[in-house]
Amino acid sequence: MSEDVNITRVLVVGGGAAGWLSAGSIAAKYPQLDVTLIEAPNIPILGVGEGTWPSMRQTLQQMGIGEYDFIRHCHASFKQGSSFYNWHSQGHEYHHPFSNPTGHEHINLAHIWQHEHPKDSFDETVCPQVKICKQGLAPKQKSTPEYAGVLTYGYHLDANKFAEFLTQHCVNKLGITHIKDYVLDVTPEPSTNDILSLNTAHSGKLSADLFVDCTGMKSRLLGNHYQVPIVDLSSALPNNRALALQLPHAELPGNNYSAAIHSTTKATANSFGWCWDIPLSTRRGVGMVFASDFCSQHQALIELSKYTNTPNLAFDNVKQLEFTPGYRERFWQNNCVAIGMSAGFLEPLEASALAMVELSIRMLLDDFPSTKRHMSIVSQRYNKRFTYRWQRVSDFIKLHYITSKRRDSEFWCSVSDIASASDELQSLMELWQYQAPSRHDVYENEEIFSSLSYQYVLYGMRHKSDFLHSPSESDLLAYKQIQHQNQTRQAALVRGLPNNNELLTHINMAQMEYA
Ligand SMILES: Cc1cc2nc3c(=O)[nH]c(=O)nc-3n(C[C@H](O)[C@H](O)[C@H](O)COP(=O)(O)OP(=O)(O)OC[C@H]3O[C@@H](n4cnc5c(N)ncnc54)[C@H](O)[C@@H]3O)c2cc1C
Repeated sequence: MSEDVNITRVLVVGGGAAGWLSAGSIAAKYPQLDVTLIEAPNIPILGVGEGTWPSMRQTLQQMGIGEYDFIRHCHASFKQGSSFYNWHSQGHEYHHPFSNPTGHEHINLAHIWQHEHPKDSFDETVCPQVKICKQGLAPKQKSTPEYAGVLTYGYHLDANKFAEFLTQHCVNKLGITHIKDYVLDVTPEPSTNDILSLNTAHSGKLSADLFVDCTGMKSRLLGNHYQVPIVDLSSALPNNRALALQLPHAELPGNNYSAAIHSTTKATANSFGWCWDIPLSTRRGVGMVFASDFCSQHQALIELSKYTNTPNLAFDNVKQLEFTPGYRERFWQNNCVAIGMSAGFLEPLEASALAMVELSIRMLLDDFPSTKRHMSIVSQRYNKRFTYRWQRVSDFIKLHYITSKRRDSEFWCSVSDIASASDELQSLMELWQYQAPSRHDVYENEEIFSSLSYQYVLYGMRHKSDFLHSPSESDLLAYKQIQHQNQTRQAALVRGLPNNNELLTHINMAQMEYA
């Protein structure tokens, strides 16, 4: 047996959100490790990706970051879920709040909702958070401690400011060595094919025991050096282009700075794709996602200009992005693990990319290999788990399309075709003809989208399940009690929660008093 090597040096390549979150989380949990991050000064970070999940609260807290510091520096606002417009058909809307439906542990809410209130929206009937968002209220009070919430929330943030903020924290507070240089190529260890060192433009050879590839879509180590191919999901999810734009609040119709900053990411479908709309405390991030097979760049610009009510919008005003929808066949090869865009990317609907980064980091931290031999076991588990997770993300995004009744363009006719969904999703759709999505449909305890998320989308998109029997009397009674609790809670929340703007102003003003 060859001599084993302890893992003591970690080299993260890439200084986008994935790189800094990985480096910072490793350094915070394992201060005994020597953590270095190298990023190319001439390759900018992606600079989009502005909606997070609630998990980001735990990630930041574990890195020792103060919530209000983060909110102030990253111009962040609160995100309480996603809102979908025109997805089922023009004029239709539904919501996927972060909070679970009240009482879902006790009864099958979807069944009773369909029996009792088929005309009311599912999300508003089962979850008080939707009304809170509609009323422009924050998910917590001024006195609620940092990272705690009255309701579940994540963030909207400025991606460039986030990377700058994480850099400062990781270097100054966590002692991470930061090198600005370009990785030219890789020196492998001939007998094992592990990476021995990276050759850089100006800093010579950098060696380590574990390499974390966070080089974005370039996937410099996993894709380029190890040649691990992408599992291309274009046939199910053809969107592969985006145009992104930043706008002051006042430039969007019906909004000005004093109006409430809404606390959901808005996703609005049009004939050629969909537009995202993310409000920060200082501006909006807006963009159009589309498929090059069905929509030209020019048409996408027209759609974005219509959405933003900006008649003279030109290519000079927008960032043009291209991606291949898919994930790598393996994520961890030898002593190199890819996290972030280098591991894969699917269109930003439901904002799963940073959540996948966080899940990757969590598994890396929990299973952190102590030696090279240990690494080969850990990497196999990691690859299996993340292949499953990417498949689930893909199915969940696809659900938004196959439940749509839009047929107003070639794009919608193609993307809504159930035949283009995975076998797994097609079987689930069969099951959901007669029953609601349930915990039996998902296999992991840390499932990326729970069956409750599936319910929000499925019934938000007006799906009808032909349940085989009527709800029992006892379930109907329990449901009435839950409804009553919901109404009481909602009234209390409306009375007790501040306006979103008011809370953000309070947090941002606190800095000025402090300065
Ligand atoms: C249109 C769009 C919208 C999105 N919206 C969301 C969203 O709402 N929510 C969400 O969670 N995610 C979203 N994402 C994804 C999100 O943007 C990314 O997950 C996030 O930015 C992390 O990117 P990254 O760090 O992997 O890569 P990048 O930001 O691209 O960083 C790559 C880094 O690698 C470095 N690098 C590259 N090559 C080398 C080299 N040879 N040597 C040294 N360094 C190198 C670069 O300098 C850079 O620092 C979106 C993505 C797109 C395309």
